[in-house]
Amino acid sequence: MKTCIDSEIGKLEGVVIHTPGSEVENMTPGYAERALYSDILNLSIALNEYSQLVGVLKKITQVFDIKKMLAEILDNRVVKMQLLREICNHEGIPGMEGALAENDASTLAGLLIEGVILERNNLTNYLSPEKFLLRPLHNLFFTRDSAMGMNGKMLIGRMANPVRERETMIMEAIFNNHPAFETDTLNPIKPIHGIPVDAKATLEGGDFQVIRDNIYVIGKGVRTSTQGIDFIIENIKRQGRGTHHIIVQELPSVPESFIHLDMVFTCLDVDTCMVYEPVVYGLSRFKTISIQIDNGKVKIDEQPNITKALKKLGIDLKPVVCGGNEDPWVQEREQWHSGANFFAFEPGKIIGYERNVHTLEELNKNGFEIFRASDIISGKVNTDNYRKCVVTIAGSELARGGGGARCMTMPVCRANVNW
Ligand SMILES: NC(=O)NCCC[C@H](N)C(=O)O
Repeated sequence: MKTCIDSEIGKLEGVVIHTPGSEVENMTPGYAERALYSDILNLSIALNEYSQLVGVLKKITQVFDIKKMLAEILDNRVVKMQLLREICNHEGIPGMEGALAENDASTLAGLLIEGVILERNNLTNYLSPEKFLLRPLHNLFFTRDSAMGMNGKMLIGRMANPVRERETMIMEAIFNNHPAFETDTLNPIKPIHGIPVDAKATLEGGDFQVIRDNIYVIGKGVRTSTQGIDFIIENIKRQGRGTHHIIVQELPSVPESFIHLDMVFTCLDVDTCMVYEPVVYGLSRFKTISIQIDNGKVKIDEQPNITKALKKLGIDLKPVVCGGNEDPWVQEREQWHSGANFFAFEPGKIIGYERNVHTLEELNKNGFEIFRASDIISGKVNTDNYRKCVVTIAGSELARGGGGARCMTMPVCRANVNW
């Protein structure tokens, strides 16, 4: 499949997911914060909820599974040794690649995701407070963040936290080597010759949205830095073709539910978006900056907010308010549990958590029919028969990991949108 992401809403043709495994339970409460969770999770409940998401995705598109694809590329010895060397050097255990390589491909894929226990075979290891030599990838099921489709390329993330860095190495290896994909990767740690990258450059997929082929909205906050966005600008400048626009939305640094742009703003349809009102329109004034790149020349100015900035570019989105218009407490409660984090699988057809009832009611008032995942999976409801709908999945446990439906999906190809 050729990767092709020119919008947030075009009909989904392929999506990358990861079914949570033991890595989500491999932590104690004391480690939850370092693992970037708001709480410790129960895997069996999380899996039950997750099966609703995957069940729906399988009904509507081609689904690619990271663990399976990783095992497949690890069957190639050159790819295996290259990836292991990169991981071991990066994680401060150079020389361990030989021992790890002795595992068969599928066991090794499991170890790289679920973690490798530290053997207490010398004094340093015996006294170490760490349980793992290679730590589990607790957040891999949030596939959105470690790589992102940018038109015909896959942009590899540069994670703000070390606990997620191995995810980017795995994704780059998959996109570069798995026969299922035809793409070019763009990686801030391996920039194209001549493109400067600041050491402070960070970039995560939750902050990155392709609105139209030449319009991007990017969140700038605790996960994506100005230097990370400058890397994107430099790459666009280098392409030198036509005019591109980047709208940058500053995000609050606390609480952790504002980590990414997609926790406060997601696109739902050609004319509708979901917003967490206090951050996107509130008086607190988190800046919205518009950047125009025109044949290599960069022009920057400030805009009142994302939707006004998009309107100037010919995209007129009506905001639906997360939590509804009535009560700021309700808005805050639902935003906390990913109430603004919707994943569009077609224009006007979206997936989100069923727990955020006020947000769903607001969507319903705006013409979205509401269906349970189970009705889609069983075939009782066919979304083709509706112009606008929201498919709801359970999310009591998954939401504690800190994300919703958009965070758990990495689209690799979408059809063109009829704007
Ligand atoms: N796009 C997203 O907002 N992803 C959610 C990531 C949650 C994960 N626990 C993290 O903090 O990175």
